[in-house]
Amino acid sequence: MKLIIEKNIPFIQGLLDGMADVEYLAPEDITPETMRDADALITRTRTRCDAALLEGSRCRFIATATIGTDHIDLDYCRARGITVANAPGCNAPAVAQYVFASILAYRKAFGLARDVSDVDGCDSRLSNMSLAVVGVGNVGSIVARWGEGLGMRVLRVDPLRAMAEGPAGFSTLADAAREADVITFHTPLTRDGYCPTYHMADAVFFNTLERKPLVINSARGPVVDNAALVEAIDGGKVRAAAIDCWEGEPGISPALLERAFIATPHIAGYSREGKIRATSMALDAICGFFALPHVSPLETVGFPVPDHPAPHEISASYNPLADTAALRLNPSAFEALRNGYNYRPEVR
Ligand SMILES: NC(=O)c1ccc[n+]([C@@H]2O[C@H](COP(=O)([O-])OP(=O)(O)OC[C@H]3O[C@@H](n4cnc5c(N)ncnc54)[C@H](O)[C@@H]3O)[C@@H](O)[C@H]2O)c1
Ligand SMILES: O=C(O)[C@H](O)[C@H](O)COP(=O)(O)O
Repeated sequence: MKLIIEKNIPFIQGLLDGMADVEYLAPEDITPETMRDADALITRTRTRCDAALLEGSRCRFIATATIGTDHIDLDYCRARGITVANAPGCNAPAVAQYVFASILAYRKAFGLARDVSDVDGCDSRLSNMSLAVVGVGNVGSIVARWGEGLGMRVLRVDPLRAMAEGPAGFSTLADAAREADVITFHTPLTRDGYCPTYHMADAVFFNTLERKPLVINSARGPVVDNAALVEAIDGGKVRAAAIDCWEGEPGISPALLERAFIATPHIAGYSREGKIRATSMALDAICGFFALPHVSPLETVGFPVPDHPAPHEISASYNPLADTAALRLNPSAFEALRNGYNYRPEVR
């Protein structure tokens, strides 16, 4: 069996080498030619897995060591009998850490702490703020729980869940626009079906904002219309933006980079634990599919998610302004900053 593994996936080197003919390739080397005689691929978000890559390949199985699957043409894979596995929830606690570290940094920088003793944003709850969580799945559920634990008024916006579970407990995007001080996106990127998310935050949405919120996008770049966000910041509808996922990344908008309060190179999920879980889930999936002896990363981690870590623990665990400074200094190093990232520990 020939297996291609994207070479920037950590904690996987060598583990499958005795069981398959393994090639570790950079994303740009995962091509129709290298895939032609491959039976399986373990990938990240940087390889588009579609007909252009897979037509004529004998690939039967793809594992992506990521939560997102928008880089994979799932319909095509289904039609071709290619099984796809992802890593649900693997790095969700890291994204929650990113979101709250961003909110705390914003609150401090914009003078929104409640009183003088609170100016470092570290010793008080966030009970003077309302938080809209758009997309309440693996990531959004943790974000909503931590928000409530920190005293915020939380609006859960998830029309798909509201349709399946009933509207009680859910708000609408219009409610969020009216009432939220912070709006954070945690949806997949979808272009069709019920409530597609492509450009769900567009000029029309930004014009309805009433509370000059902080807008956070750590979901997928095109969920937010980046040009419209620049205009909304310039026009005073949005007070600040924290952007981890960008339209067109790695070739990101210089205008948005200049204006974003926090600007990071798609590393919200880059915790050490998240990467170990992602690799572990990909290994479980491929070993299960091909009935190989089970292997795991040398280091293992569980899934402990604190109920609501204290603000000072969150701020001490991660400083998004340091990642922002690095990206601003060298925006063309977007991909290099990701590939060389020093995976941070999750907050406990
Ligand atoms: N920046 C990063 O490093 C990073 C890390 C992890 C995940 N992500 C991304 O974050 C997003 C969320 O991940 P997840 O694991 O929570 O996904 P998930 O599938 O568990 O949850 C997504 C939720 O979004 C909801 N949703 C779908 N369309 C919606 C709409 N129009 N409006 C509101 N809600 C909608 C779904 O019903 C679901 O509950 C994904 O896009 C994922 O790729 C980014
Ligand atoms: O979908 C995900 O899990 C995240 O966006 C993830 O952090 C992306 O990981 P990468 O493709 O860079 O390994």
